[in-house]
Amino acid sequence: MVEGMWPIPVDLPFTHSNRSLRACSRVQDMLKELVREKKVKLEQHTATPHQDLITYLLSKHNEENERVVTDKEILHYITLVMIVGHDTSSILITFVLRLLYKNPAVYKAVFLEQEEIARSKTSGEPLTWEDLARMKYTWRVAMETLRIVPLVFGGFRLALRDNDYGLLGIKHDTLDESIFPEPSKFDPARFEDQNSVPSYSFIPFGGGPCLCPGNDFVRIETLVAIHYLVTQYS
Ligand code: HEM
Repeated sequence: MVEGMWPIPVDLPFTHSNRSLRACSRVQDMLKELVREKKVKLEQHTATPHQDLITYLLSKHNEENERVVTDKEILHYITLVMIVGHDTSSILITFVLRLLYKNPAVYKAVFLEQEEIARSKTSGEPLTWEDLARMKYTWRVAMETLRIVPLVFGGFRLALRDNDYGLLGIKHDTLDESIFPEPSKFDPARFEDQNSVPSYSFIPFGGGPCLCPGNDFVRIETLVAIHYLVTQYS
């Protein structure tokens, strides 16, 4: 399904688009059934509105007691979350590992930071929020990885007001030398001082009202994964 997101949308047999459309229709059928099951459970009061995303969206009502989010919108939203919730963080973690392998000095600094945290825990004790807050260098490594390898390399927006362009295009270049000296160098230290990066010149998670809602979750996933990978494997 994901393979067909970027090719030219021509529905011809044996093309990415064609395979993608068929896969998409199978996924939509599965999701429709899932939404139907959740609706029944909600009506029978065997589910609570906050137990999962679909049930939450189904249970949103306005003052006239009408559903706020339609079934079609729920299907689109869940499909979106399934793709952006998985492929993004798994790719980020993969590239962090690749860049650590290629930059032994950075790997050593990450290892020392994570080792210190691991030493402060008893065997099997889980990581806490405080531990994650201490992983500052590791998060800079993740940020630098997102600068070198922007995962979400574009987005589409329709201009709200009439202007010269029907489609709004805003360029932001993570390899701009005036903002990131020696841009091709992998250097997590450039994120030590957040003020050195002008606002909106590096927006891996977007910004404004459409800011990626998964960005805090990505931070947790990435830091926890890197912690266990560098402390338990060499
Ligand atoms: C490294 C990982 C990730 C990156 C770099 C990333 C980046 C982005 C970007 C750039 C946008 C568009 C923001 C905009 O339109 O201005 C976005 C939207 C979104 N992201 Fe993420 N994301 C990541 C992981 C996740 C995860 C793990 C989830 C869910 C668990 C998620 C859920 C979403 C959703 C639902 C939207 C659409 C928000 C909307 O249109 O209002 N993302 N993300």
